[in-house]
Amino acid sequence: MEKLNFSMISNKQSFPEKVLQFGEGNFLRAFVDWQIDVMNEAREFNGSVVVVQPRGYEKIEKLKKQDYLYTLYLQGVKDNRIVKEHRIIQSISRGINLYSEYDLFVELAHQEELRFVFSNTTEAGIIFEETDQLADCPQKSFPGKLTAFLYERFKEFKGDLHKGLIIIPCELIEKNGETLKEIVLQYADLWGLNHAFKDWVHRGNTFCSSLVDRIVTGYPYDNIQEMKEELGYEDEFIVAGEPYHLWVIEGPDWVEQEFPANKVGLNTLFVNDLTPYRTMKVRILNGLHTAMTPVAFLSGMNTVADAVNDPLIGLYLKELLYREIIPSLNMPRKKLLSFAESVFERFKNPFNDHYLQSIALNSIAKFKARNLPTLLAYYEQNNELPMKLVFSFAALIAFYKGMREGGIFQLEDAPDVLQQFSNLWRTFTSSLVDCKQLTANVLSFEAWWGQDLNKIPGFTNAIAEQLYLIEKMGMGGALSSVMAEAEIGQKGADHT
Ligand SMILES: NC(=O)c1ccc[n+]([C@@H]2O[C@H](COP(=O)([O-])OP(=O)(O)OC[C@H]3O[C@@H](n4cnc5c(N)ncnc54)[C@H](O)[C@@H]3O)[C@@H](O)[C@H]2O)c1
Ligand SMILES: O=P(O)(O)OC[C@@H](O)[C@@H](O)[C@H](O)[C@H](O)CO
Repeated sequence: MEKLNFSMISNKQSFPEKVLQFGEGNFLRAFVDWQIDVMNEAREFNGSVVVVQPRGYEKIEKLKKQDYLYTLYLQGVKDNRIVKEHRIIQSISRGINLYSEYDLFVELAHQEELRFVFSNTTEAGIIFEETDQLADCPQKSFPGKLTAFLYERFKEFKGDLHKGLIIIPCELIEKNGETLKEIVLQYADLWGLNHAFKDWVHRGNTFCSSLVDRIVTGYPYDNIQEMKEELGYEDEFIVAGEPYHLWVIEGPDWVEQEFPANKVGLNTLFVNDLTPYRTMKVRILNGLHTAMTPVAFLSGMNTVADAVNDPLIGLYLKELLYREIIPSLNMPRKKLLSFAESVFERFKNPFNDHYLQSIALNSIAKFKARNLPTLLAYYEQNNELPMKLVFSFAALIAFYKGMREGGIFQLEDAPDVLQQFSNLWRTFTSSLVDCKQLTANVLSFEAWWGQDLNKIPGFTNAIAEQLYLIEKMGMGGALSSVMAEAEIGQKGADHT
């Protein structure tokens, strides 16, 4: 079968290069480059994307072999209808290998038409690496590379404010735009760049924080044969995802005119403050993902759809969502309920093989960002612990044993996290005393949680007891028992 290439395209499009993109990953290709492709088709953006790889260069070189084209395959259920659609995305004009073609990167900084920078370098990418130097070509960190690029542009156009860029990071960290800008200015100081450059960064460039939402499952390993036959060509870069998408961009109103995604029906919102959108999405969608992962995976399930369709786990997740997560959010209830409902629909997407093990990556940091705020807010409001979330925390500790029925599995997290858990589980004997000791140790790691969680009254014992149940009865038995207790408690509460 022939590899996807430009000769196969009937509606060939070619536009000036308006975008520099840091990242060639699945998410950006299924989201930003797709949006640009849709706008280009409608002649509303008329710009193409130049991609650089934040680390390494292999993928860029491979993408070049298929003329930077790839297929986006969207599948899901929308308004009770099955949606299955695919399109060849042709918005990427080229990639630059920063290790062998740095001169092309510099040339791009000099290109008049360039207007946007987009990025997704994971939660680990927006960092200050103090060993990065201006002369490095390329610098190690993404913000270092961006600063060097901006400095080239500043010099070329002699500080012309009209040649500044609109910079929109997609990384799932709070205030991604502001943080990126701060680090750029930090590099300017480290490298002794003049005041005029910093002034140009401030006044000529616009850093917009943004929040992205689309479940992208990446290369469809499970049904690639079927897809290839349907498409009729080879494509190493097919990316699969759901039809749902939301992009909330925080910035001045005029950005919308330059990035007119709304005009072509895309769900891209331009707002003054994205905090409420972020809180809702992270606590509900990402919070449920992270909470369900250890519970469902240790029950023998592999995907998000398996988990939500399981009667017991599905009920557990609904209880967690409607009784603990939603009540702890201080936002209009109607909005929360409508988002919650859509999230459940999305999780049930029968075409989305969203693997729990991929969500499990860096679960400790994810629990802190996604679920700890719910736990603390709930406790503050009710002076009692949210027991479904407590159960998930206990399951998380059990998960870091790295074993489920059927054998051991690979844990992926920071070296320190893996080391600590390995030490803790090595001497564990399954007694309640050991469960308490292990839990107290885990809760005491302030570097993980930002505080000593043992100080929350009753928390250590509550988790230890659930962990003991999981150890004794297995995940399924422990969950049944916790759900039965909750039902009794709820009936009691309903009768009072
Ligand atoms: N897949 C989804 O459903 C989805 C949805 C929204 C947001 N995200 C976010 O996207 C990220 C994963 O992206 P993906 O799904 O495209 O995965 P991917 O593995 O295809 O791409 C990851 C990208 O990040 C870069 N990268 C990785 N570690 C880096 C580091 N330390 N510094 C700089 N760059 C680094 C890689 O070079 C690559 O470009 C996650 O942080 C996730 O939270 C994913
Ligand atoms: O991509 P991660 O590993 O940070 O998190 C896993 C999922 O929770 C996440 O990718 C969601 O699917 C996504 O945030 C939906 O927009």
